Amino acid sequence: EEQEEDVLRELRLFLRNLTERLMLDRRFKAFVKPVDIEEVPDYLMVIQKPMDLSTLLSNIDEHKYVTIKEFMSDADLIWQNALEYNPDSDPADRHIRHRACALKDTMRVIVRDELDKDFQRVCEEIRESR
Ligand SMILES: CC(=O)c1nc(NC(=O)[C@H]2CNCCN2)sc1-c1cc(O)cc(O)c1
Repeated sequence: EEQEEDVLRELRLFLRNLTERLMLDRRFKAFVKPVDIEEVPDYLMVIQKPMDLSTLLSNIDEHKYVTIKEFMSDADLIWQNALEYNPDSDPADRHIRHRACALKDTMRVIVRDELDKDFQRVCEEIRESR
């Protein structure tokens, strides 16, 4: 009902704000847009489910996420894919793995510090009721 839509609207505002803050962080420039398959032709042979911050933002606007858990399982793909595609001791690989780990930690700290636990539970209950 209307109160549920108010809750989901507020979740979308939080998720947009989080995603936009990550997109503005210079460390995460490589994660802003989908990996360019021209630039990295073997990418789709290694990575089954590409994800990036712009795609997250589109998903939010398409009301794909009803809980923070659903958002985080897509958001986690970004750094997980980077770790998987960049496993070598090559300095370039190490550099992007460092940024992937920073993305993981930054997202989690923002969610822990800024998303109310009771609010998260209300979103879970809406998901379970649908
Ligand atoms: C996002 C990601 O995982 C990514 N990984 C890369 N790895 C490499 O280039 C490593 C792979 N091992 C051998 C040495 N090179 S480049 C790259 C990337 C960075 C961008 O700024 C845009 C973009 O579309 C993709």
